[in-house]
Amino acid sequence: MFELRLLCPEERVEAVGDALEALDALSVSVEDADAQTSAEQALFGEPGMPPPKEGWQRSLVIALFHEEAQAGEAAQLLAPQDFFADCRIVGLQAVPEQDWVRLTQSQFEPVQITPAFWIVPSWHEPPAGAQQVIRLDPGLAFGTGTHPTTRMCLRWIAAHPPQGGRVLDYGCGSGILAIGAAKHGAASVDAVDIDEAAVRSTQANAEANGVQLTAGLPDRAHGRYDTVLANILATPLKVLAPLLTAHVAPGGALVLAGILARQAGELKEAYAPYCQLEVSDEEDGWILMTAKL
Ligand SMILES: C[S@@+](CC[C@H](N)C(=O)[O-])C[C@H]1O[C@@H](n2cnc3c(N)ncnc32)[C@H](O)[C@@H]1O
Repeated sequence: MFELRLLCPEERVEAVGDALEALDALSVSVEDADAQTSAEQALFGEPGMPPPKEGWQRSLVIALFHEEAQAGEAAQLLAPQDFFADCRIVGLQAVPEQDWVRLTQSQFEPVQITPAFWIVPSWHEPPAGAQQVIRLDPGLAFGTGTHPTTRMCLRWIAAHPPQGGRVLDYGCGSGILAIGAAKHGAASVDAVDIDEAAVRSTQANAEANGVQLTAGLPDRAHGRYDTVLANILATPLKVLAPLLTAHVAPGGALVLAGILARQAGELKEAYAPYCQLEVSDEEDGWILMTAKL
């Protein structure tokens, strides 16, 4: 493999990236050329949302090619283009052989929810003292336990085990909350998502964890549940207020995440006709809001 490295201003990143893909690059990635320096720029979006910009003020665009000749040709073809005006080629080099699987795996360590409750990738042994373990590998669906919103929901489940209850995980992603609820004694768990890939991922992860649940599109949710968990984002959570609260049994619990601390007021207001939401946990600027119905 060979990589072609280009330095581009933010406004050229999209055009240069499209051109590299048209020139048969196997992949194109973009990094902050000033990363790890005092000029580094933070650039991130809310989970599930696209980042607010295509690139950084000074972006390092890296294109991967099978052959050195393809990378060289791409460099020659790009250089005279108008859209390449403020860009320059900063390198063309062979990519050293790496054990990519091991490299990726090394980035995912077991995640502690409580001293007894852990999320553990399949290539790790559970830590000593782990009594409840969810085995989960990173995949396409959101929910590996590394995001604060997921961790807060799992902490809540550990502190309020849904023993013998009926649980709904609305926006299940990888199914991590549904599996966590099943492992904490729920009698039955329904997990739903608008994304079919998430539904498939939930089914596969439930099987790998030896737990029984029903996964499907949102219309699979039916009736009342003792616990309704929804880690989505503030805007859909506000729209879903009548639907989610209608699924909570009298005396049941509603647990909402995906909410930034500054959004607490608007969520309370949206849910006020149905229940009284309270902030019950906070981590890294994200909050968990819960209510008893
Ligand atoms: C932030 S992820 C949460 C995943 C997992 N429950 C967790 O806590 O890590 C949000 C999930 O909600 C799903 N989602 C977004 N809007 C939805 C909606 N209106 N109805 C159902 N699911 C939705 C997304 O497809 C995504 O899988």
